Amino acid sequence: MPLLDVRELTVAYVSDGREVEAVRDLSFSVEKGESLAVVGESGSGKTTLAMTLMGLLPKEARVKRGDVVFDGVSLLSLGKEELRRIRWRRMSMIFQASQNALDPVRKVGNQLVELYTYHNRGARKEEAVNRAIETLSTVNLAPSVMDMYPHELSGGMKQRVVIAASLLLEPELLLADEPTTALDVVTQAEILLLIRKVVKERGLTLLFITHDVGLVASLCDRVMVMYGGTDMEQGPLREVLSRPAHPYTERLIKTLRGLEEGRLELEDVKREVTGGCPFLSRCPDAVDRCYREFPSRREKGKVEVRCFVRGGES
Ligand SMILES: Nc1ncnc2c1ncn2[C@@H]1O[C@H](COP(=O)(O)OP(=O)(O)OP(=O)(O)O)[C@@H](O)[C@H]1O
Repeated sequence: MPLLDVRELTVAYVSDGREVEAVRDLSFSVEKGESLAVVGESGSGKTTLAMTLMGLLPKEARVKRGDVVFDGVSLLSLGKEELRRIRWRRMSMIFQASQNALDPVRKVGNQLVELYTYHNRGARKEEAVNRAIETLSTVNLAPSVMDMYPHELSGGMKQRVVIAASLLLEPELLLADEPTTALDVVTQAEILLLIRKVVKERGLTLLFITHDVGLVASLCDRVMVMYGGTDMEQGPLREVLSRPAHPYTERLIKTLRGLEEGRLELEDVKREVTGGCPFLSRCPDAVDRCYREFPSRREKGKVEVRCFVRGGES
């Protein structure tokens, strides 16, 4: 049984009376101990997915269809209190430190101690302090950081504190949503190494969300490429990187190589579209069927791809 199983998930936002499906018919699963990269450009629904998994969707969002099953339990059927027992304790999230993940007016130590005691009712303060210091040392931070305010820390140190917070309650599943985006290249590499180390040492299951497929090559076993809120392609990371099946994945990888060689992204195919495949307006390979139908998932070797043309169905 997979540790996390997302089935045909559709999540919509309602704003100004209009409904936008940010996640659409999304299905994937993650086995215990596996690392999955979720890759997609801005607006592809990555953060909406993470917030759905954590039960932290804003009130204008609604799960329309599907299910999220964690260790055999449907998270969408749980009440607030039951969810609280899973969130942070069994499944936690590394936010971007730059996005107010830390309270600027409270010392790091107080924030970690409060997180620990909130989830371990009845725990003594001494136990919480010891656990916080121990977790800081896992992310290579000295005990003195307990007495510091977030503004006294560098960007990389702040991100380490955020990682420590996510590890504090010893979860099994770690979600990381663009954890290195606001950092310089050197610090970014340090944080990735740190995440790799803790995941390996603790045997954690990882879901690493990023817009940068190049970032995850050495970190993840599998990849899911998202576009328009849905899973366009998923499979073993090496396989997908070396032989992308979906035209969108192909473009993502070309862009990556292009950027490395100092070239710009390929021109978009401009096309007016109302239904069919989410990638239609940008797809160089589209055929008639792509205008009419939402592509179902097809197996192609070890990879699953949503494409009539590349999935061998057109
Ligand atoms: N609170 C909201 N209200 C209305 N629409 C929203 C809201 N949050 C996100 N959306 C819309 O949902 C879609 C997916 O957004 P989401 O933030 O999940 O994508 P993302 O891949 O994480 O992008 P980014 O990397 O830019 O954060 C976008 O079209 C976005 O405009």
